[in-house]
Amino acid sequence: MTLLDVDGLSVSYGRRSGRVLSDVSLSVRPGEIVGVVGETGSGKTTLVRAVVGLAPAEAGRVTFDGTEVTALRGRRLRAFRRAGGIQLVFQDPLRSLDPDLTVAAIVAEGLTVAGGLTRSEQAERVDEALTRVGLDPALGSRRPGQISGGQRQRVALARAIAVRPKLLLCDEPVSALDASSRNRVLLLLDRLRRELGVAIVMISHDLTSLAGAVDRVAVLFGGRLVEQGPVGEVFGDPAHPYTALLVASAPSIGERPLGRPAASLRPPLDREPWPHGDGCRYAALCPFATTECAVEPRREARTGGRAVACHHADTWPDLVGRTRGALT
Ligand SMILES: Nc1ncnc2c1ncn2[C@@H]1O[C@H](COP(=O)(O)OP(=O)(O)OP(=O)(O)O)[C@@H](O)[C@H]1O
Repeated sequence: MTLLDVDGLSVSYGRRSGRVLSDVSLSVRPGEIVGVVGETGSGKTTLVRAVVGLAPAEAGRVTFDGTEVTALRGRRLRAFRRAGGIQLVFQDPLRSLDPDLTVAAIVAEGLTVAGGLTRSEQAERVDEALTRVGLDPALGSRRPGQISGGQRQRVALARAIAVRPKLLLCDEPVSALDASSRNRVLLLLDRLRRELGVAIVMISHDLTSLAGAVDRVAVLFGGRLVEQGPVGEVFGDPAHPYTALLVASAPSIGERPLGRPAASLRPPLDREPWPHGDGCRYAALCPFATTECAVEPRREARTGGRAVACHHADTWPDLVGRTRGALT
């Protein structure tokens, strides 16, 4: 069963920005953690915004739990958001949490918006949410400036789960944290999905955080998904040259057996400038690109749970002298 289905989604903020997302397809099942990785400006936040109807879909569809979000407008869209089935969690809780409110009032925000609970029921749900994220409900009387960064991120999560959502969209949830708080929050996300059955989409530019935390991963480059699949397979045996470069540049994911793998995945310095076309966004940077890459992007080819959008997925590994699977 699919909880969230993003199908051929394209987003543009207007003529000047061009297409920020092109033909993105991604699905998330209940209780699953899916990572979206990509460099700055690749469209990660836009994807999250489009899922809740905050960024304009130029083409394609987003369906959540049977509701086509991209078809909702005005009052129906606001009602969908108020119902709270999808909750957003941002990178920097100090900026996303109102500094003047107490922690308890912050955690109650979504409950107030959704309505339907008495004050004492609300207070009970706030205490329950704080306990679930590992915070003492006594912290409820403090303000965001009076607790630590790790605690603030837990408060943001408590606020999100208090309304009992089916999906959490976490935009760089651990990037602002030190290594030990980061691990604790990642473990907490895993516990929440097991205990509550909530699905999580986790956006990050950091492969290391995603590697141990997600079930599946999707790799974005220039607004297109270049590859997706089970995280062990995608990071262990990248099928797209861009994923391979990301993996090779993230030393903590494992020792590379290729000598200087990152260098072998970059185009030679003397290569002619690549012509601009409608093709693969990575072609200009790809040492394996041919004319067809520049002209027409390869649509994602699927085998089992994996998908890759590269004309040369089967041949480029030979060119760097490895067989598929050598990066594991
Ligand atoms: N409201 C907007 N209006 C116009 N352009 C926008 C808007 N929001 C984002 N963009 C542009 O869309 C592109 C993708 O931005 P987005 O924030 O989705 O990327 P990102 O991968 O999340 O980046 P980062 O990791 O830096 O947050 C960027 O070129 C950005 O300048």
